[in-house]
Amino acid sequence: TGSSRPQRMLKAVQKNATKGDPKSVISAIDYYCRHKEWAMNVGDDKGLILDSVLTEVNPSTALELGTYCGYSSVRIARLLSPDSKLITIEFNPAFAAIARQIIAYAGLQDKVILVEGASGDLIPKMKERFGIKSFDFVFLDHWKDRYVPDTKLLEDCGLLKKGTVLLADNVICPGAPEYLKYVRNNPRYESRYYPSNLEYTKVEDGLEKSVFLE
Ligand SMILES: O=C(NCc1cccc(CNc2ccc3[nH]ncc3c2)c1)c1cc(-c2ccc(F)cc2)cc(O)c1O
Ligand SMILES: [Mg+2]
Repeated sequence: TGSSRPQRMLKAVQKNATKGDPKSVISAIDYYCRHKEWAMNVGDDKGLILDSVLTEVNPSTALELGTYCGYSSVRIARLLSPDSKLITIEFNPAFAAIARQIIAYAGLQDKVILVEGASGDLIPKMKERFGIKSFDFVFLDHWKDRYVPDTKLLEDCGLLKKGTVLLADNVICPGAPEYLKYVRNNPRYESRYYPSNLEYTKVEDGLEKSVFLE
């Protein structure tokens, strides 16, 4: 049978990017997805917002829900200080297999811990498995109907601390209306919407940044 979209994305990285150069991996994926074949990476436009929030937070421990092919893992990990870590959770084994290779091609495998499984199962195990006390930064980019239950789970597991920043992709397209209601009407969060567009298109989308206050 033929190749998959993630496999073709990996080939484009191996062909057009320089090994060990995260910037060239990001550019190769953006070029491929803009000119050859769309894919659900956070992309270059929303990626600039992700970069600026990350630079502001400078997290020691970051969590990503929804690795896909590792594009945002590379964007996040390239900006982490030495000794800082990104834990990224991916449910789909085929996506995880490609993501590992793209993260390794960028030379960032020592900063990224990719865990296969469902967020709902893995979040309660974060403390015991990875010695995480709390996260400084969380990027939500997995199934949109999991944003609210997983945010509540992070709260209940004591994995959020005063100042933890949650950044959620796709709050307009495909949309996460319950999540917006949850964080915007909640005294424990200070939320702000960053307008942008759906990756590689002119369709409106954006990121919601929510700071945990308690
Ligand atoms: O739906 C989206 N992404 C999530 C997603 C989607 C599929 C599979 C997975 C499997 N990975 C997975 C699942 C559950 C999980 N639990 N814990 C980890 C974990 C990991 C994840 C998405 C869609 C569009 C989009 C599509 C079409 C369109 F027209 C406009 C926009 C744009 C995006 O930027 C998107 O992010
Ligand atoms: Mg997304």
